[in-house]
Amino acid sequence: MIELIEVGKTYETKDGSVIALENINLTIQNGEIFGIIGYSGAGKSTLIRLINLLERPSKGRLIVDNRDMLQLGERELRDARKQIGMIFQHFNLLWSRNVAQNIALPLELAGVHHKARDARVSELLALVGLEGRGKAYPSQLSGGQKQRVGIARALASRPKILLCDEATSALDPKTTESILQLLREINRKLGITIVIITHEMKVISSTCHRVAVLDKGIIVESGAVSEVFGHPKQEITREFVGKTGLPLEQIRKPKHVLLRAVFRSSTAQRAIITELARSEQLFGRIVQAETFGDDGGSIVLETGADNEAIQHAVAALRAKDVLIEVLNG
Ligand SMILES: Nc1ncnc2c1ncn2[C@@H]1O[C@H](COP(=O)(O)OP(=O)(O)OP(=O)(O)O)[C@@H](O)[C@H]1O
Repeated sequence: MIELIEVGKTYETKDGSVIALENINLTIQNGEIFGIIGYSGAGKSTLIRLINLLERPSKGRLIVDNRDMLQLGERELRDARKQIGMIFQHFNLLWSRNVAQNIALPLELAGVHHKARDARVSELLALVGLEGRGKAYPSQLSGGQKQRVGIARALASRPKILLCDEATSALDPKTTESILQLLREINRKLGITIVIITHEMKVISSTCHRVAVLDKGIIVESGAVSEVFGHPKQEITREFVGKTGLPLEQIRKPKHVLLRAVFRSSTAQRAIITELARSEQLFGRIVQAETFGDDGGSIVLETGADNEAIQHAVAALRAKDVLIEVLNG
């Protein structure tokens, strides 16, 4: 069970404080598919990133499976995070690795023996409907297939919770439905709790058991999907119902470049961040961080730096033997 108790998040920026979330109270039961819907800027990303502590709340408590996440030491937190997988809008795959190698990455960094790894990868390929595609590279796959690889990779360490951050927003309607169908199957077969954030009503209505409507950092309505959308109490919920099927999010954030770096120790992780910050003023926010094994892991950084600066920093890090890739741009 995931419990957020009076959780708030305020970002301090050079232009002042930004209140992203205010007094969130939310309980997500084991085994359910829970949706969080809201317009751009409502606080959806912040909320889902609080669940695996990619963001730390400014106030309140977070309890996951009876563990008070904000009280955990570093090692306990790493263990707790292994129970939480995450998938993303832009898939976050390593382009230089084939499908099987992408899926195996968390296992490899956790030190799982190659035979056990191969066996697990075969199981996962079958689970996500990609049998026989293990040797393909991400560039040879469709968007839907890339997201299937993302799902397989997120499930490699057998997490109990899967967080989906706008996981179908880059896909066409037919592919969206096939990925949602896969998520429903995974939830049914494996009993995994799934949390979906989206701005698309149809994602919620076809897939989620319960939903929370988020507006300007506040949950304005929540409950069973049929209840919330069948008898909407708030104007914003009525808007979502009225516009079923339409992409509501008109205003997107400016495009930023995403860089993914894989590291084998926390010292290497610090070196990567320091290098990015120091050498080229690339400093950006960490949009994803995963830990694998004791000390290894990967981070995805979002940066608004120009192309030349990015290429320069990437070359500098590669010279230091850091596995780093530009994910978009
Ligand atoms: N790292 C940050 N620093 C400062 N402000 C932030 C940061 N991240 C988010 N915000 C602000 O917090 C608010 C909520 O943002 P958040 O990204 O959580 O919303 P969202 O509903 O996911 O929207 P979107 O779909 O556009 O990402 C916004 O006002 C946003 O500008």
